[in-house]
Amino acid sequence: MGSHRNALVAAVRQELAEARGSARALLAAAESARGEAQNRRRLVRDAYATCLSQLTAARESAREDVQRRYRSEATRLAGHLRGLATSSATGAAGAPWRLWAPSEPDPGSRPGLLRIGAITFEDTAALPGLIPLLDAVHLHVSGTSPQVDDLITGVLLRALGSTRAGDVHLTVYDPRNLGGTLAPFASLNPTFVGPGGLGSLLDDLAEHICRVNESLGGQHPSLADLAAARPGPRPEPWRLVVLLADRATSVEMTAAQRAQLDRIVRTGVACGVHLVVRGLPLEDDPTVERIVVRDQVATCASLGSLEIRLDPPPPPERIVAFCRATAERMRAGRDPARLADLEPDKYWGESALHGLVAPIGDSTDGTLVDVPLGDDPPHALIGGPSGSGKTNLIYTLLGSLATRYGPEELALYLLDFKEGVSFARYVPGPRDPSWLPQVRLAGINVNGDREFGLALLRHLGEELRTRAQAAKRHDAGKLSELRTEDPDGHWPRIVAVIDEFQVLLAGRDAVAEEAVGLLEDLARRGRSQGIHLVLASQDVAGIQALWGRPGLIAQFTLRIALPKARRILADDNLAAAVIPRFHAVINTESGMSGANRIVRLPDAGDRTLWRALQRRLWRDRPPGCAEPRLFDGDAVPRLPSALRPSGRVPSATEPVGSSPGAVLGERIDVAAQPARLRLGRMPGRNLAVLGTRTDEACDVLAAAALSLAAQGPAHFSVLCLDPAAGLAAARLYAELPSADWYDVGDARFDLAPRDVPHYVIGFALDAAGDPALRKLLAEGPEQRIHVLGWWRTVSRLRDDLGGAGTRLDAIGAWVALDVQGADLAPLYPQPGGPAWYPRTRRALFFDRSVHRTPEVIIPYEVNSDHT
Ligand SMILES: Nc1ncnc2c1ncn2[C@@H]1O[C@H](COP(=O)(O)OP(=O)(O)OP(=O)(O)O)[C@@H](O)[C@H]1O
Repeated sequence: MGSHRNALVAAVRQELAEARGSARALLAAAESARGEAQNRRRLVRDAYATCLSQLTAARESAREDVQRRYRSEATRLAGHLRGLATSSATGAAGAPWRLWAPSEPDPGSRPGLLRIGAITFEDTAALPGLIPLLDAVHLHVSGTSPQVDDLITGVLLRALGSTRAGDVHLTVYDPRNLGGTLAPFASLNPTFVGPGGLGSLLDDLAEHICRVNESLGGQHPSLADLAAARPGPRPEPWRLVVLLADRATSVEMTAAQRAQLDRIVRTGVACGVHLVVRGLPLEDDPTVERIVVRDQVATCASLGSLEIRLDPPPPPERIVAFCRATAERMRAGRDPARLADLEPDKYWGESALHGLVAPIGDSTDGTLVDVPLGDDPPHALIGGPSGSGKTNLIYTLLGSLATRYGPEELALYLLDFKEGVSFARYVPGPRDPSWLPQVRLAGINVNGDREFGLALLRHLGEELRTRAQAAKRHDAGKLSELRTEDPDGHWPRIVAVIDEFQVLLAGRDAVAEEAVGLLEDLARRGRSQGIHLVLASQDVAGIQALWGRPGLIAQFTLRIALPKARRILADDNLAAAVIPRFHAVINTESGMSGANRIVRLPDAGDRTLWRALQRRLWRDRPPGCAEPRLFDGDAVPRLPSALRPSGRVPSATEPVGSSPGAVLGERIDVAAQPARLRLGRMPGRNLAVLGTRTDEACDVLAAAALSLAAQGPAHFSVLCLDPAAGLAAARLYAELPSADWYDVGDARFDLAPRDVPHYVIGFALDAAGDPALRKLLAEGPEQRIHVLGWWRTVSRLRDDLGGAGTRLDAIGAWVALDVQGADLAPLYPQPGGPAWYPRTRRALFFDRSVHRTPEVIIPYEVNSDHT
């Protein structure tokens, strides 16, 4: 029993031990699993923490990046906006009050925006707060007063100050203060409408809108388009109507008035009528801009939720001063058009096929006044006393023509007989290389050189002949037909302007006679060949002289008379006597009364403005457009280097032309050619330079000798018998390739012939007193020995040739300096000698074998020490 119990106990013990053992094993396994789980949890927690911190860092950097990009984008956009805003509200439309001044709008530009304050957006610099008005919207302003009235005051001043005087007409309806709210504008004389006047004001405005609409005739979408399309002042001023309504206005407004107001809102802007309203509701319309003011801040419909911090109102004294000055200018009349107002929309866009048309100013109603040149009228006569503005008028006409017609269409020849350089601006100068591309020739300081006027007329005469021949070939009657028949030809219209033309015609000499003949021919036939003359004069007697030639004056059907001009218009036409300063009468019917147009002339004198325009035209010149020829009567031409011996000395074996030409000076002609004396192997082929002006005599001899030396092998004997000519003679001797030198001690004239031409260059030959000289002069040329000598007087030359009564046949050519015409009689085929009044740096050249009448030349400067 006992053992059974024991065995039972042992078995239980055994089982218990086993159970304990497996429980322990289970516990150990559970504990290890727990340790492992704890480990894993720690790892996950660590990884999570790492992830979290990485995410935070990434989010932080992304946020910073976004912020940085946002800030730079916002700054860039704000800069952009500021630029746009600044260009949309320039000058008086946008300047801060302390810098404010009225500003003139650019011609043809449309009104911009007006500044009322500033927009501060985040931390970018403030942007100007701008609103539209003229040609854009009506304004409806509501909110706290007096800020609303201050805002309206500022807007009005900006609108008035950024338009031309007279372009905005102001109407004020202010029943409560009887106009006092806008009192500083009083001197502009706005239309003040009192209490009870609203109905008739609205009726007037509606009627005005109807009238403008009718006058537009449906051709233009709006008055704004019409104004922008035309240069010059607006056809109709803007009507700016300020309605400062009080409570009674709204209450008392009738249904008809309400309807009228609504109509004005809908149709006003297109017709230049703008309402600026406070205290009265306006119906919704795309042309109504609503501004709500709260203290110093405004919001307006076009800017959404952006707030504008309002500018303070403009100081009243500034408004008063501006309005006074503007009223003063309006009393003086509209400003005349400026030179820039005459410019076309597009340079060189016009064809001269049927003629030239160019505005030269405006009339008092602001319309531009044209000057036509073509088949009718073909030529113009301009007159006015000194200082009346002829030069200015010519500048204006040329500027207006030159911007419309390119060099293919127009060629200009300009000559000014006044003392002065008025046409110098059109040719290259030391400070400005540009020239007006249409100018072919300009003459300045030509008052002493009527011959140059003659040369110009001769040149135009040639052109006339060329055109007439071409027209004949193409069976064309006039320029337009020639151009159509010969589309590849270069046939621009030619306009020749001659200021103070009467100088050319003064005197009863050969120059005047030939000039009048040429003028008559050009005036008569130039019409059909596209050659147009514009003659200007201050001199009544000169113009009178033209009237003595009815055939000539009758062609000048276009007359332009400046104030106090006489004899330009018909005798019974007194318009020129009554027009004010800087005005002109344009008359295309030979000055008949009844055909006058009065024009106000712009000021065209500003050189800087002109230069800027000319440079633009010059840069656009077509390839191959040649520089104009400038004739400056005050300039002394230099002997061209091609006429001097240079480099290789011609050898004796080289052929010499049968009659080499000695160059004596520059001819007064359009091409500036050298005047040559042919020295052939014939009796009399010698030259006498006559007069006491040593420098010029030396220059003539030196130019002759050097140019001969440049042409081929030749030998020279340089004789200097007057120390005053010593330096010039020595320089010549040094430059000549083959020469002997003689002076007072050893001068000799018994020269043997050589195998090359031999030129005896004699300075002060009258001092020689050697009978051998007479023989040399008589017999030398046939042996190719020619004397080119300087005698100080004609009588001394005559003594050298045999005394009084001797024929001077040995002197076939002469150049006279300061010798009176009568003294030249012995050397001249016609009795009494040539008409010659000596003048500095001019010489009279006569070559018996080629000239019928002598020719004026300009002695070249050979060495430049004395200028
Ligand atoms: N339309 C104008 N507006 C403003 N100033 C002008 C106008 N026309 C001329 N003037 C000025 O008047 C002055 C005289 O003008 P201009 O030299 O053109 O006269 P002119 O008749 O050619 O005189 P003169 O024959 O004595 O040379 C100049 O100072 C010029 O600038």
